[in-house]
Amino acid sequence: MRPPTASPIVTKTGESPPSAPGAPVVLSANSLRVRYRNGALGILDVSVEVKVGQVVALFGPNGAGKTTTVRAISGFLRSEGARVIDGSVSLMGRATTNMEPSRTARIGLAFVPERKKVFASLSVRENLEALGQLPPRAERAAAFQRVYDMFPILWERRRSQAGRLSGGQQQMLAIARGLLTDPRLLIIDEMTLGLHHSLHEPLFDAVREVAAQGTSVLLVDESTGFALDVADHCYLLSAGRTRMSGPAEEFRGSELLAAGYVDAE
Ligand SMILES: Nc1ncnc2c1ncn2[C@@H]1O[C@H](COP(=O)(O)OP(=O)(O)OP(=O)(O)O)[C@@H](O)[C@H]1O
Repeated sequence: MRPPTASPIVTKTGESPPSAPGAPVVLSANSLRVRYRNGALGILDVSVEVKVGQVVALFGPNGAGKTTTVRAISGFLRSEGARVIDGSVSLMGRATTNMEPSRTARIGLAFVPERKKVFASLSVRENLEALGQLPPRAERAAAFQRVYDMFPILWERRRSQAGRLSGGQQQMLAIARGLLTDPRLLIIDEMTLGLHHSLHEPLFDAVREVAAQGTSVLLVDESTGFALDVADHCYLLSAGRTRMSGPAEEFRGSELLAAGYVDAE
């Protein structure tokens, strides 16, 4: 494997991703209602759509249902003993409601969870190799090269234990793991939570690059300033429902966002 290059990486199609309005839909989640094992409703009515090449941001106060929504979409609700009890999810036009994560992964979804992002005792390289669905052997070297090109620090630290990386580097590693499978949709929950402010911009830059290469991104992040800069489209959740959705420009002056997501039911 050669060290990272500065050369631009080719998109999946070899062309720029189509602009969003008429672009094909990658994810469609409609009127989702989720119940946890203890009977609590995690979300009551949430709809989210992501098109090819888009970065979509989900905002909302604590407990609004952002994590529940992305778990419902990715299939990781099951590990929390929860299920979608109403509404539907489709990925790349295929019905995936309550589908297990290994199957949503095969359809082209990669999920970077809020917690437990990396194996702390394994090296950076081993973390990448420990992926359940590594690309076929013939494509593996190119896939590793692609993520090392995006995050050169991971190449430099490829023999370091992941647990010894900084929080920002661990987040990069988690994103790199997601990207190894060349997904159609990358979902990142709380990308910058707990990270020093100086790390926010490089991570958002990486998101922008991921989308430019043709992988759509659905992002949950409290760093609304950067998220609005990078996102094409946004959703604001409140008390388990979609309160507002629209292009990022419409959110910039939003009183609801500015008011710190007040739950004004
Ligand atoms: N494992 C669980 N069991 C039961 N209820 C849960 C569970 N996880 C979340 N909930 C409930 O689901 C609702 C939505 O929580 P969720 O974590 O999705 O919100 P969030 O917007 O991601 O908030 P935060 O930013 O605090 O993570 C809350 O009422 C929460 O108490």
